[in-house]
Amino acid sequence: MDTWAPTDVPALEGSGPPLRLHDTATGRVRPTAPGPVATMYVCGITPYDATHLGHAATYLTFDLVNRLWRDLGHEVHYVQNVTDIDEPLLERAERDQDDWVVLGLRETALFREDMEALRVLPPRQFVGAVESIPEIAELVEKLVASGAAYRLDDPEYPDVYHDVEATGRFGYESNYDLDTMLRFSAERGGDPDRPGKRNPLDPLLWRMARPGEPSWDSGLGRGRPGWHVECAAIGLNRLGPQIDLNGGGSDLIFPHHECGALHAESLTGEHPFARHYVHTGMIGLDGEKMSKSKGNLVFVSKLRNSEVDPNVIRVALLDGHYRVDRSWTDDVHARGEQRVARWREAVELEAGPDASELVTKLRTHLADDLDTPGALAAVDAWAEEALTRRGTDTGAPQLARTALDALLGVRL
Ligand SMILES: Nc1ncnc2c1ncn2[C@@H]1O[C@H](COS(=O)(=O)NC(=O)[C@@H](N)CS)[C@@H](O)[C@H]1O
Ligand SMILES: [Zn+2]
Repeated sequence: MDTWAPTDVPALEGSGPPLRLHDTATGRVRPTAPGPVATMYVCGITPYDATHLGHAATYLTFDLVNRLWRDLGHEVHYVQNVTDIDEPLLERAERDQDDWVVLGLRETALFREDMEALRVLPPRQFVGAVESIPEIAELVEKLVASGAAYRLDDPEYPDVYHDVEATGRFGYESNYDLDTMLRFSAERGGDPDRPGKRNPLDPLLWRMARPGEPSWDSGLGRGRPGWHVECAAIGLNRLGPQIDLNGGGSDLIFPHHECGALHAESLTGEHPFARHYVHTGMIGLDGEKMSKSKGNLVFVSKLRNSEVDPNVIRVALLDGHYRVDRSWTDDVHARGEQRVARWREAVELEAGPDASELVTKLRTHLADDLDTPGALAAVDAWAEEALTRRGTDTGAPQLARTALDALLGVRL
């Protein structure tokens, strides 16, 4: 499916320190070390209730990674999926008497619009699960042939599962204990209690057709893919057996990215699938996690329709550190408004204090595990100085404007 429209990134002189990011698998902030082409797979939306501020915060985080790698001279091969077939989507379509395909298309179109408005750089490939079913089925057939996957001996629905023992490393990505894994598996789409599985945590690879459910023909028989294998197939087939970054919100740590790594590494024998597993904290509303089930969603499109400047949404969401669970509140929103107004005033001056120091600070803070609070404070300081003590450098306002755009995606 089509990706969204690109936005230009202005060139910025010089370059900063290597980007260091927290990696869930090792539990450490470590330097990323991509080759000339950095490879990044960030999980996309399940297209309903798009685009809420939780989605936006997560995609803005990986947009900063994209911008920083480019600032360091790398090309970025960015791939993102759309889970346009899955239980939650079918349930929502059922609830709203909607056609699940139409719902998916409508919400994906709104998501693209919101990403463009927020000036998130588009992935090179934006790939739906449905259009990928042939390649997903092919991957599952290979896993069955290798013995890593097995059919349940359930005569009615002989679904295909992946044996979590296949790589001997299951659990290295999340480092969760068994109880936590079982709880999250049950809460997030898994079926740990299904009788006949070798291990309760074995993830579903292929669900045989059920009456009333969409299904597709394949060498495995008529059915549809499991959730995790969609991302493994889409990522592997476009980015290769080892990638620089696999990203998403912290609710994807387990089972989603753990099982994705199992599928990929079972198939390729290469470990780790991703050199960095990067996860964002959850955005809440006034202290409650913002989630579809809670229905306490704030939508990017609603804010945009009430004339909120997308720069304000970006700055407000970047005010907290990406790994911290935090809330969208009226204060956070107001702070974003004030900041953008102040910064705009400063970059519109004829002259200001030298901004090369600001560029260095922005690069240094952002390279330090995306320390956006530090980065935004550095901009505040420069803007204050420009607006109070003025300055004589006539190139400074433009340099500041260019740095804000290239590194933070804020275009004033
Ligand atoms: N409240 C939230 N705060 C931050 N990120 C969130 C929040 N809710 C969802 N996300 C993130 O937004 C992305 C899309 O979420 S989603 O629409 O539920 N879709 C999925 O998780 C799957 N389609 C991934 S393959 C995921 O990375 C998820 O972790
Ligand atoms: Zn995914």
